[in-house]
Amino acid sequence: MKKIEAIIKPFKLDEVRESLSELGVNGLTVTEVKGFGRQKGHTELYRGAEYVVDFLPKVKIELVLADDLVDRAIESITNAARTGKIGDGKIFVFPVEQVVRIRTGETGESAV
Ligand SMILES: Nc1ncnc2c1ncn2[C@@H]1O[C@H](COP(=O)(O)OP(=O)(O)OP(=O)(O)O)[C@@H](O)[C@H]1O
Repeated sequence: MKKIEAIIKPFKLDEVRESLSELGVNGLTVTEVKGFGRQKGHTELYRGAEYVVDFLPKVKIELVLADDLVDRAIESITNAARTGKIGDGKIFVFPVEQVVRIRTGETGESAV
C-alpha cells in the first residue's frame, strides 16, 4: 500500500476528486494548507488576483491505496490538476505499513 499526498490548486479539488472516484478510490482526506514551491517571490494568479506573498493557499489531498492503483491515481491527479501555469502543485508518494478499518477490525488492503 502507498499513501499519495497531492498539493493542488484549491479550485481543482472537485475535478481531482471526480477523477479519483472514477478510479474506484474508496476515501480521501482533504486539508486547506499554505505553501510555496520553486517560484517563491514570483507572482501567482489565485482567483483572478496576483499574489506576491510567500505562502499561497493550496489544498492537500491524502489517500491511501493498493500498490496497483498508484500509477493510475497519479495520472488522474496530474491530468485533473494541471493548468500549465506555475503553482500547479506536487505529488508525493510514501510507503504505508498498515491500515486498520476501525469499525470492522479489517486490516491491510481490504481495510483501505
Ligand atoms: N519540496 C516540497 N516539499 C513540500 N511541499 C512542497 C514542495 N514543493 C512544493 N510543495 C507544496 O506544493 C505547492 C505547489 O508547489 P508548486 O507547484 O508551486 O511547485 P513548483 O516546484 O514551484 O512548481 P511550478 O514550477 O509548477 O510552480 C506549494 O505551495 C507547497 O505547498
